[in-house]
Amino acid sequence: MRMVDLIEKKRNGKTLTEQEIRWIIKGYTENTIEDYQMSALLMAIYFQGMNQVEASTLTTAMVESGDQVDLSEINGVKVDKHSTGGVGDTTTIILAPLVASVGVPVAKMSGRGLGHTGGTLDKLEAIPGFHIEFTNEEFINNVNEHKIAVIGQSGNLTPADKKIYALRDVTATVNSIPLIASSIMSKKIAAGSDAIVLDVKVGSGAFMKDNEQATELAKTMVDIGSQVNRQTMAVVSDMSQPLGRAIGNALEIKEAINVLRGEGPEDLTELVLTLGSQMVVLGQQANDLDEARQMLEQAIQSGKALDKLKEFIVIQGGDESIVDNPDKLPQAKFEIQLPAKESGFVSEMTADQIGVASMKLGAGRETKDQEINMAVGIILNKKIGDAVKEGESLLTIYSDTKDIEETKEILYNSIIISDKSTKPTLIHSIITG
Ligand SMILES: O=P(O)(O)O[C@H]1O[C@H](CO)[C@@H](O)[C@H]1O
Ligand SMILES: O=c1cc[nH]c(=O)[nH]1
Ligand SMILES: [K+]
Repeated sequence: MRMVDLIEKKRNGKTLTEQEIRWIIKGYTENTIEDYQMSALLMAIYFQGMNQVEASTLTTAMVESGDQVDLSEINGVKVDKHSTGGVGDTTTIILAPLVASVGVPVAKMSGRGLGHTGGTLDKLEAIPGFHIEFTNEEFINNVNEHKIAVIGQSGNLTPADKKIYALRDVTATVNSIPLIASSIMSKKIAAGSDAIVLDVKVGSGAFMKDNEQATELAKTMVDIGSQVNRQTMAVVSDMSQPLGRAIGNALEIKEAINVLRGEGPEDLTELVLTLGSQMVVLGQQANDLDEARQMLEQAIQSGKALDKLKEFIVIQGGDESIVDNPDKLPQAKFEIQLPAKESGFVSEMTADQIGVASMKLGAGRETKDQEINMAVGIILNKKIGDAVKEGESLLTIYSDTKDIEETKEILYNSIIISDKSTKPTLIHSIITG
């Protein structure tokens, strides 16, 4: 087989066979296929797409490129969750301890920031001492004893995805349905859970900008999961504005604590309860979604969920006293307001640009190895649908420098004020296998 022939085949819109896909993934993982040829193939896939069989085969080949975690020794239905990525997506930090607190074993593999989106692992590391590297054995023990563990893509799990993900980030090939689907699903399958809840984001802050694309992505991933006998479902949720109010690592940890105290923003709380109910039913701890939701609301009210967050932080090496004293989290030097230039209603918030603004403050990486500033970020004082008066603060910028004119400019350009507006729908659809 020759890579050049396979690139040509895909470029011309033909279907790759199982044997060809496996040969490509093996060769790229073992460095016998070079980045330049893989880049060309990724671009051909970007334009020509893949059918469902190709996408499933690609996923399986990526799973088999490395180790797989065997969670079969743990009792119960192990549940994982994954977001396709967004701005201010604090969900996992709330959801994982919440669901674990009602008895669902949560075995979760998370990622770092990609493009304009923040990364759950980066946010968790804002907690002093917190780490996400565990051996398979430690991962299994934590899920067994504490019902919760969150790990990075460490060791030899899906090495093919690790290489392809990094290459896509720098070759403008991130926004491709088969490439996103295989990337996410290969990690979920390799991490060993029985059931998978996907949060597929749609809107300006997501990789999928419209509902049709997001639904197709959701269906592709659910089909891949079903084919390998993992119970998989997807919630298509709004990312036309940042989720919740906090964007930035330590700021989002603080927001997560607030939600677990029952004092969080409405949209973030609602999304957590929607995804959480699905996880509790899949994890067979409740008979239906209503019962599951009641259990979760009760866990928040009683403080059980907050206690689980503390336990989670302790087993991952972190300082749990930040839960009762969030001021112990990294703090930015300056708080700067962004006053509205006119009165009206906030009608648009270009979420990806707000993500870029937060990255420019230092909350995200502009280059691969850049260090992140955990303290900086943005708190939204207004969201779409809110009335605003001229001079009133649209948002608060947490920065370590006062020299932020460029960031302010980006933020002003990404918030539109009109004479009327409506709140976006939070949950667009639910896709099951
Ligand atoms: O793992 P969750 O929290 O679902 O989030 C996903 O979205 C982020 C990338 O935008 C990464 O953190 C990835 O893992
Ligand atoms: O391709 C993608 C996009 C988001 N998250 C992933 O893990 N992979
Ligand atoms: K948030």
